[in-house]
Amino acid sequence: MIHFSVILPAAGRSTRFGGGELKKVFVSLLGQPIWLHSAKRFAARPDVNEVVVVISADDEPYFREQFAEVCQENNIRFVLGGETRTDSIANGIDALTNPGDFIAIHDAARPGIDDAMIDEVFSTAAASGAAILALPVPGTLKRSAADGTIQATVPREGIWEAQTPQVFRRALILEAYEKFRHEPATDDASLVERLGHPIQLVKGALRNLKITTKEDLEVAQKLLSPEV
Ligand SMILES: Nc1ccn([C@@H]2O[C@H](COP(=O)(O)OP(=O)(O)OP(=O)(O)O)[C@@H](O)[C@H]2O)c(=O)n1
Ligand SMILES: C[C@](O)(CO)[C@H](O)COP(=O)(O)O
Repeated sequence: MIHFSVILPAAGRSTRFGGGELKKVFVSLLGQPIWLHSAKRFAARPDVNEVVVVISADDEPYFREQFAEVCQENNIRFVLGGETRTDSIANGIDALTNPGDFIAIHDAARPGIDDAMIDEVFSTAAASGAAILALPVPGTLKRSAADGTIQATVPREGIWEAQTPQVFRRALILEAYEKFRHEPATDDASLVERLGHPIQLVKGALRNLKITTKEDLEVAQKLLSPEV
């Protein structure tokens, strides 16, 4: 069996989510904290041999108090993150003790991932070396001018919005982070692209949305509620 190590970046500041003492990844959704939805799902898979969640140092006391038991029960470890998402994931990679053939990186702020999507992106990565979930952009795209008016309409053919998991052969992601971890990037595929290795796009789903704002939380509650 091919094994996957999973890194869950959860060390962001939740700025766009707005105030409140809790970071968004610890806010409850359908009865459990947002981060636990995906963490438990990955940890339960026989092809996942390691799950590392990356938290901010500020959150460590809270995390230890609230989640030590569930982490032990589910064999989830945590490590401290960094200033940028890339720093956090680099710390997650460094913390792997039993790295699998592939490394999967999934935003802890995406609770709606399901096993069908994981199966698809894992198998595609296993066949090609690199794959990410993404959604073709459905609407019409506009580029704005400095004064807020429309500068141009951007053709949407071939335009996708990246999601996660982003899954890479271990040597590939290690090389990308070794070479480019200090360059700005908002996702991991951006770093691997710089190596020139092809990355397969695998269609994700609306339910795999990233919880960025409080409105996203309301949408997720509707999208992810069990069918009545
Ligand atoms: N330094 C960082 C920044 C982000 N993340 C994680 O990367 C995922 C996607 O980031 P985003 O949605 O932007 O989260 P925040 O950075 O918290 O959001 P904001 O930009 O609104 O502060 C989240 O699970 C977030 O916790 C991280 O681990 N370390
Ligand atoms: C990785 C990602 O979720 C793909 O869309 C996105 O780039 C994360 O960006 P953020 O600014 O850290 O939310």
